[in-house]
Amino acid sequence: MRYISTRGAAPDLGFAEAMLTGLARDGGLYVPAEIPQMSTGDIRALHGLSYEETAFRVMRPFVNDAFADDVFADLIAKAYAGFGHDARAPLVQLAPGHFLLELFHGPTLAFKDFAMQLIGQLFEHELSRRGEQVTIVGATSGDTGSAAIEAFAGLDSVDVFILYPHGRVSEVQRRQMTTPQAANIHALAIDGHFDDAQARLKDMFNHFEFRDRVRLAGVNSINWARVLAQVVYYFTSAVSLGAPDRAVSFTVPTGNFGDIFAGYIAKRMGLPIDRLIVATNQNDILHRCLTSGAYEKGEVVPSISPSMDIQVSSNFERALFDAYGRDGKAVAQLMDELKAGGFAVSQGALQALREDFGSGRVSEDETLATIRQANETMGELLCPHSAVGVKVAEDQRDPTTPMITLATAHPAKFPDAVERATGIRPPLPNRMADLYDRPERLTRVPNDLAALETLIEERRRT
Ligand SMILES: Cc1ncc(COP(=O)(O)O)c(C=O)c1O
Ligand SMILES: N[C@@H](CCOP(=O)(O)O)C(=O)O
Repeated sequence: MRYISTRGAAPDLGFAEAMLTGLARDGGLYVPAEIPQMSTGDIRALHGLSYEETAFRVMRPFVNDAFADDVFADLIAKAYAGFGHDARAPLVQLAPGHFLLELFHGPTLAFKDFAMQLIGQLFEHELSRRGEQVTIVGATSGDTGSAAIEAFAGLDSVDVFILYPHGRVSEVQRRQMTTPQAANIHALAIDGHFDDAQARLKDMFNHFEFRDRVRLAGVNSINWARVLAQVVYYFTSAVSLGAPDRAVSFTVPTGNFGDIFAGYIAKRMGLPIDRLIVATNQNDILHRCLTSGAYEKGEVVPSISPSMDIQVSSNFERALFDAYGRDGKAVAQLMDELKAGGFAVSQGALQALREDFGSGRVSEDETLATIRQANETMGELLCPHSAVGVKVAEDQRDPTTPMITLATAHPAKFPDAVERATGIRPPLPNRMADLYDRPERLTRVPNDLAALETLIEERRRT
């Protein structure tokens, strides 16, 4: 399997190289040159398998010979061993025909653990095999950063710098990033919002002298391996509801478009998915684009679902690449226009996008009302991101097809919003009950590329 850039002007790479490279050198994102297919027989054969066995079968064709079968199976087993639920991603029924896929049983209580725990294993194995070291820089609105820190803390082969928007993440998220004491971990609070952090990260990748000198690597969903690991739970959940003999739909709380893009890949592989619905908060660039065709940057507005306070949605570029018939030049042109504020999606591409994706937007009041109602009627405490998904799913679902809404974080990560809606302050799991007592370690940084690069060069050990 080879990986090609969405902008068509970077060398194609194998799986391991694409994973360690992060952003393509033409500024694009790596995608598989072709999508492996799973037949109905292959999908039916997933019935009764463990999460890990399904993960192996779904991901194997994308990984090819980068890892031997026994090694890959072993790394998958290690990745999910620390999850707090035997099913890893359990499905609970919310209402007749509406199910919640709980993706928050990993070590940092958000869906990011599914990919990050695995790529932590893959990076460590591959880097020690090569005798190489890398500098990981990540941009986070809260969950990617804590998951990356958990997955990479203490590893000799990596230094990790996480940029998070100062004052715009929940206290639990911040403490998950600032309390680990490992010498290879650096939490950097940037003056700005998530889009600033993500833009500076991409600037670093596009500054080749710096990138090559520090051997820059990325663990945001820029990294194809992140998206791939997230494809798996679309299969496990759909199969448990009767796929391939019954189609299902998904509603996905969306910010950077990585999670829902994983669902799109599952569909392209042959999983019978009827609708993939993007659910956004008031930072609704994706909903506006799918509705009107105009992809136009707005101001990032802080919300009670802060992990989705994103206006420039990185992985949308991967969807555009397919919608434009895999024309890298056309995508590069759109991304140039985005620098100036936005672009209009062509009619043909918009139609292609709408064939796969629906969308909805949820206000702050609706989010709070959904958390309240889910607690009162179903006894389910939702985090605000999951509530955005549940609201859109309830508004748009077709009663003849089961709907699965992705519950992307544990309610205890966002206790203020949950308490405001329900009067209940969800407790942290026992293993992190002392999170509020642990000492914090962070550095305030300006939204300035040169200053960030200098700090990273000074602090890295690798
Ligand atoms: C809790 C939570 N829900 C939803 C999202 C949206 O996921 P994605 O960026 O993959 O669209 C994120 C992060 O982006 C998140 O942290
Ligand atoms: N919500 C994310 C934003 C970064 O998304 P990623 O999937 O590209 O890593 C976060 O929690 O940081």
